[in-house]
Amino acid sequence: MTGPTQRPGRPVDGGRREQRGDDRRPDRPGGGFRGDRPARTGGRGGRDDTRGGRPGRPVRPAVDLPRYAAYQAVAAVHRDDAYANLVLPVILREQGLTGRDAAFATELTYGTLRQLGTLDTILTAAAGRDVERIDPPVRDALRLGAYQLLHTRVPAHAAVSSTVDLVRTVGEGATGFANAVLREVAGQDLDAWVTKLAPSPTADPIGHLAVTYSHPQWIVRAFADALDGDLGEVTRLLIEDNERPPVHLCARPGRADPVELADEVGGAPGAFSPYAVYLAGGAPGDLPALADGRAHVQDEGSQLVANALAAGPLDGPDGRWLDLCAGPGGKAGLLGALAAQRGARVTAVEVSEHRARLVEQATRGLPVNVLHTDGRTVGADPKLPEGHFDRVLVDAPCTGLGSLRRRPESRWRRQPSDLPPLTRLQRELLAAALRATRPGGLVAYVTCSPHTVETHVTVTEAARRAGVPADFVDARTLLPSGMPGLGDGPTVQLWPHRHGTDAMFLAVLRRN
Ligand SMILES: C[S@@+](CC[C@H](N)C(=O)[O-])C[C@H]1O[C@@H](n2cnc3c(N)ncnc32)[C@H](O)[C@@H]1O
Repeated sequence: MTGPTQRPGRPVDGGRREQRGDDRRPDRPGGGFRGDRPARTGGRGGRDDTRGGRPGRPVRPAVDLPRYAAYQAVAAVHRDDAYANLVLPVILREQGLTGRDAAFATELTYGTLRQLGTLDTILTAAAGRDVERIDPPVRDALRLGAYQLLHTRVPAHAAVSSTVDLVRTVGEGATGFANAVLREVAGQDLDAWVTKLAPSPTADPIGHLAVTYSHPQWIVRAFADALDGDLGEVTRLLIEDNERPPVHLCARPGRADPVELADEVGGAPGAFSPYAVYLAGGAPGDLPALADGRAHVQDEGSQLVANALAAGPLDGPDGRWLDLCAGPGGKAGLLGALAAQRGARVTAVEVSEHRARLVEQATRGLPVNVLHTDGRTVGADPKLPEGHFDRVLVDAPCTGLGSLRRRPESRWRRQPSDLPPLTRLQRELLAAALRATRPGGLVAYVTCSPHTVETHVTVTEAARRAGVPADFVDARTLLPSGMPGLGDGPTVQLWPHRHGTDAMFLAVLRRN
């Protein structure tokens, strides 16, 4: 294939911007833009970014601010291993972007990061060289440009010219190349590109889904494994992963009524969790219910698995609850509210100091003691005696493959090599949880991943090796009756495409 360096073509803006010869690099993105701000332009249409220069004077290249903010965020993710959900709000604030401009920057950032695999496949074909061989700033600008061309209603000429403006700012001397690559990308729509570049669905179904729905192959394979090879379901899941996730609130039991809270925030009561409220659109912002501790933001699936632990029938005492992996405190918040209603007390363990502090904030006013320690010290730490607790939650650290909707970059950052150390830790934490539980008490093992190595394999292995006798409780009986798609038990796997929740896994064990 001929690359655009050999075949530059006519720039879509007639070369006007090419002739300015005013390449300028701003401060490194993420290091702020103070003192060297790009000319302020907003909006997403094809407006003339060069206006503002007086007739007869050299025209200063302008960078469209929402697109530049998205570029900064995407570049920080790739260059600094930043998290988009943390870095983008800082950039938006720094650039003073609000309202539609902030929404556009967010859509570009999250969309580009989610679609990265497919965009890179297309850019490789359009550039005639592997994207890995393109200068990183230019590569990220091209990804943003290709996303606009293939996934948004931004007119092609505006997507191309604004990206060329961006490249002029971030990647000296590459404007002709960028222009030619994007013209090539714009020559076909997304479906045509995917039809051309994805492997055949019959010869290589996993490779086909990976390119079509922008996921790494090993993750598609893991999903197929967990869904018994049903590729129709896998497809629905991959599509969900590429959508903007809904925001759910948890109306804390005893503090808020979900129907009243739904009215208050203009949302709707959840379909499954008795505490869930679906927020209509956007971010929760500064809702009074969050500020005064009546509710917290929490995926409905997380509410269901925490509630399942509290719902399990128990003979004997029921006042000592343990959350062995508590940070940042979502499930501890719900368990604490339930414990308050039932005269119980929660010990919340978290190994990271920062996250232990977040648990303290999340559970203020609730009967929760936060312990900053390693959950595996059960039996060695006098505050974590063996055979002491009635209900124990292990919400284990995991790959997070069940919440890819929420962390757009994580599917590309996670590697299969993450699994062995994580599963070892999961087994050790679950074994510690079993030791911490009194005979007759309950343990809920939870992951936000459907990967069978982190779910079934971990539970079976930990139960076998712990040396603590325990039996499975059918977790389906601890979820709302009539909830569809829960499988054959005794464990439960929730799914975004079936339940609208994150893909939470739940196993419940009773210690003998
Ligand atoms: C999946 S998150 C828990 C989420 C939390 N339950 C919630 O609902 O907000 C796992 C947590 O376990 C913590 N962790 C990791 N290793 C640990 C250990 N050995 N002991 C205790 N906590 C640990 C991590 O720092 C992380 O905060």
